[in-house]
Amino acid sequence: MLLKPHSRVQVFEGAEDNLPDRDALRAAVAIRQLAEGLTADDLLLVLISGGGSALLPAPIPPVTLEEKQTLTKLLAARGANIQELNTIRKALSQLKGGGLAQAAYPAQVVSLILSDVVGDPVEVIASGPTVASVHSVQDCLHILNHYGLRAALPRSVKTVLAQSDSDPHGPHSCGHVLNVIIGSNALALAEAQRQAEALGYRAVVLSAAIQGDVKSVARFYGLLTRVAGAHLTPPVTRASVEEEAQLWELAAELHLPDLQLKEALEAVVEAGGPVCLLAGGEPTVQLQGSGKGGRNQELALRVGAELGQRPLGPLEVLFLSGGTDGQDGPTEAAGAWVVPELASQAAAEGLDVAAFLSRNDSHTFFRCFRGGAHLLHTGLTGTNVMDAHLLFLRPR
Ligand SMILES: Nc1ncnc2c1ncn2[C@@H]1O[C@H](COP(=O)(O)OP(=O)(O)OP(=O)(O)O)[C@@H](O)[C@H]1O
Ligand SMILES: O=C(O)[C@H](O)CO
Repeated sequence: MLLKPHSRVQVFEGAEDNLPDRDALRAAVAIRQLAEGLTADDLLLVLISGGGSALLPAPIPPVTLEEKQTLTKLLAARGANIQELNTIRKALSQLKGGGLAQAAYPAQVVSLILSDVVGDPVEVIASGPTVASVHSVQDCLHILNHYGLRAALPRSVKTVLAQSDSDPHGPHSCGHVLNVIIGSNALALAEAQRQAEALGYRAVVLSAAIQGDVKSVARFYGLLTRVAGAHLTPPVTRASVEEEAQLWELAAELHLPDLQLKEALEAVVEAGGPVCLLAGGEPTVQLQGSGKGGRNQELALRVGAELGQRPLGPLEVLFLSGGTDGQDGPTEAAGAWVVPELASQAAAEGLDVAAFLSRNDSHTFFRCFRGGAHLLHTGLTGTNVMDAHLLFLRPR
């Protein structure tokens, strides 16, 4: 960042690889001191984004940074979700779970928040530095038990957990705070919808809360394409009626609270022409192989494989999945796009889609396939509101 000489703005960098480190700790100490020095005449403006948990580590003594790092890594490696992970982080932190807001009291606090968590829960994003924690020690012990970590807890962690029941950051302490979500997956999708409409598509947002295993999510988009395609290019066959039943069943299994499936299918019928269905969120990949890839490239490749299984009728289809931060997993691409012909075209190039998928090697696949033409390269966008999934359909 370019700062003017003698600027009063101080920039701290830290938390490389999204893990709390000494640099982040130094920043957290400086932020705490700044907040503690404020008076009732001050306004503290807090800008919060995903990654904030690792950027603002202030373990409650005697817990050390290393102990917190180890516990966080262990929980993540054992499959704890972000809600569980951040419940533990909050219990062990001076600044998370409303701690920063409490330190700033009696100053007024306004938090402007970019959401990288499905459903935009302000208490979970970056572990809610300005949102009072409502979790109890029992919740923490339950999580630690569930992941088999309770027995191995360092003494310091046990001490802090034992203290925290009698000394919560307390909801009463956040009346001087305004938390506002200013960026989210739903907002990104709304803008993408406007852009698609400007390009002549009938665009409908299906959901901003896509979660679940990437295989199920890919199957969902495969079925959605067939069902929407049948509505777009009638007649609707008995097979597509069955597929529609399967689609509804799968949607129920995926628990997508905001899903607008009925509305989307009605819009497709009405449109009769080019349609763009938009959704977003964050599917999960259970890594089995040692390949190179990311959630979005894996989802696109799986959807491509689904679409190629049976002919789709007189329909042009394109599915795209991209990370809004411009980086999909540890790759330089943001995501990828596919068409139903993908598997057969890949086979002609000697590439076996199933083999790449079994190794979680989607990035290698897309780098080879058509010389990388299906990779989505946006460069880092500087923000992260999870992933966007776009399905384009057009009658031939
Ligand atoms: N080979 C792979 N194939 C598919 N997905 C992968 C692969 N390697 C890592 N991932 C996925 O990439 C993600 C890790 O990358 P990253 O560090 O960008 O994650 P993140 O911080 O959760 O993502 P984001 O910053 O986009 O929210 C995880 O979701 C992980 O499952
Ligand atoms: O920092 C965090 O806790 C995650 O990115 C979720 O917001």
